[in-house]
Amino acid sequence: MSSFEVRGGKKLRGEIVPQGAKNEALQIISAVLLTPEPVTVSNIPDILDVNLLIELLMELGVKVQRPSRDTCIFQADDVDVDFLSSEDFRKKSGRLRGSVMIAGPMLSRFRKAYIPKPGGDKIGRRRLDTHIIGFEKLGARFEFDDQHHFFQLVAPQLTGTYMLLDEPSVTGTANIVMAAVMAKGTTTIYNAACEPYLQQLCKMLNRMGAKISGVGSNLLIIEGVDYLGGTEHRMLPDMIEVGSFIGMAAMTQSEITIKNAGIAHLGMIPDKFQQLGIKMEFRGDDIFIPEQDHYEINTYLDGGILTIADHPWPGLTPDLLSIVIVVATQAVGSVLVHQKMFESRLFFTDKLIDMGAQIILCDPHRATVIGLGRRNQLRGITMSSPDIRAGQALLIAALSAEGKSTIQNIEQIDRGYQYIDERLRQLGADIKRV
Ligand SMILES: CC(=O)N[C@H]1[C@@H](OP(=O)(O)OP(=O)(O)OC[C@H]2O[C@@H](n3ccc(=O)[nH]c3=O)[C@H](O)[C@@H]2O)O[C@H](CO)[C@@H](O)[C@@H]1O
Ligand SMILES: C=C(OP(=O)(O)O)C(=O)O
Repeated sequence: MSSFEVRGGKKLRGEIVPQGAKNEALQIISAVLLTPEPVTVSNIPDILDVNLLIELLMELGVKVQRPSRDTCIFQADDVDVDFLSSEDFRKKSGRLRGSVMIAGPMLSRFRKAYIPKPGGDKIGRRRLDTHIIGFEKLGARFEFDDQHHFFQLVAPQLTGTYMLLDEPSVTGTANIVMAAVMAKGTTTIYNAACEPYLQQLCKMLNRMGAKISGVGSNLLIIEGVDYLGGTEHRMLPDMIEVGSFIGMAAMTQSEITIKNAGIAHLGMIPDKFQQLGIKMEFRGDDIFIPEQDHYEINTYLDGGILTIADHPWPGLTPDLLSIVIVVATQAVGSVLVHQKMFESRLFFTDKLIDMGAQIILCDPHRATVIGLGRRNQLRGITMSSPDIRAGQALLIAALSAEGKSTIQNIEQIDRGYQYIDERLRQLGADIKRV
């Protein structure tokens, strides 16, 4: 297993371009299964999770050409449906969360699907009920194999219906939308997730011939069509990377420009970092973060301590709360971070405490950070990355800390951040992959 060795405390400087969005890529690449025609996808991030999904599709018989590093032309005109029930599929798809979204398109086009227990971050219970119940409402039958831990689904016919989702699950909504686009009749999904990546998926499906309205809202209406054709699609910049880089600039007291940040699609991400006291300027589609000696956390209007919490879109994504915590350790002021969605995502704060941060982990969902500014500079230590976002948060902590840090288990970081060591070195960071 590889590690990063970081000598922290150096100011960074320059421009950085965010990669294409990981979580959008997982939806979009699954959707290519919906048509036998070519689909060209660009701005694909070169990261473990996405590469694994592409490999899975290839093993399913999808032809993949790669005219350039970040562009693929997919053609699913000869899909080997039997591969879905193989041990190989079970093992590989168990390595990433995104593989779960193969099920919707497979049900739609081939009337059967298998969902092995998906991989992804071990950050608490991650149920699939929303997906399965949605498929069931469309007419699929499912069996759960308790021994091998997978769902087997068959749907001789899919028929549109009304459904009110139990929760606005992101991958669940994507899966149900992909199953419904070629169902007979109209499907109405209320309490649908509506984050930008899902909007991107719906827009792409509409370009392929689907009839989805309500895109961007939590009420999607899908009129089933008989056939979807090929299209071209470009992924948005990764909003989690953009948020991570804003935090990194402030933590390391650096002047950084985030190029082509896709500001229109960031929702309240910039506001939340501004609430932590981080200054930024929007220059066209770039975000300029000036060098700041210190930043001070806002209070509420009545002077009360700020809370930053996750919420389904247009609320703040839970994937940025680890970064918020680490950035707050070097701020002046206090903040309560409330991670409502996942119950095991805050335990990495132990490592920040070892580095010298003032954090009280109130319970598995809430942490209070007491920022004493630079009076409380973090110290480098050896640590292991527990999940993708905590991994990036620890990397940012290491870049700002005094002395040497070693971050182990960096496969977790590589799952989601493309060539991160190389890109940080270009900004002047002292980081080595060992
Ligand atoms: C591959 C991918 O795209 N992964 C993202 C996707 O995962 P994923 O689609 O798996 O996450 P879901 O949207 O299904 O839900 C995440 C968790 O939050 C809980 N939940 C959800 C909605 C809600 O209103 N209340 C609630 O408690 C769910 O029970 C679940 O435990 O969305 C998550 C939530 O934005 C992100 O963290 C993941 O990075
Ligand atoms: C939790 C995440 O990923 P996954 O859903 O793939 O585990 C994430 O991207 O922060």
